[in-house]
Amino acid sequence: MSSDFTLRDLAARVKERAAASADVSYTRKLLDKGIGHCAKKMGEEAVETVIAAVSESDERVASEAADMLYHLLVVLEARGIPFSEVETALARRTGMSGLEEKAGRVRA
Ligand SMILES: N=c1c2ncn([C@@H]3O[C@H](COP(=O)(O)OP(=O)(O)OP(=O)(O)O)[C@@H](O)[C@H]3O)c2ncn1[C@@H]1O[C@H](COP(=O)(O)O)[C@@H](O)[C@H]1O
Repeated sequence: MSSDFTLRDLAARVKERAAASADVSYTRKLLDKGIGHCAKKMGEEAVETVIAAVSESDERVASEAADMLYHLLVVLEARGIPFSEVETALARRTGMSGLEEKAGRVRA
């Protein structure tokens, strides 16, 4: 089964819910705890995705990946980084192999 719902839609939803009250929004609740907490939650979801990838069902991998992407978008929101910046970074890399992109990387 596929869906028309995109990551860009979810990023917009996260931004919208950041303006809600923490009583009704998990997103706002996370943001109120600060970037450290949001980043930690993202890390936990990343680890859960890794564990699912090596030892669990396809459905579990997809579900954990969805959690991880949501928490990544919350981290971007906490940092005030628009999702369009991530899209721009990805777009810049299309048409170039991952090896070329890696070779051209400048460390901050
Ligand atoms: N996509 C998600 C999404 N994915 C995962 N999660 C939540 O992320 C949490 C991660 O799982 P955990 O087991 O770590 O949860 P937990 O132990 O309850 O979390 P903590 O109490 O430790 O924070 C769960 O509570 C999930 O419900 C999400 N919460 C929200 N969204 C999206 O964000 C939108 C806005 O949500 P609200 O801000 O709550 O309105 C929703 O409509 C969804 O589209």
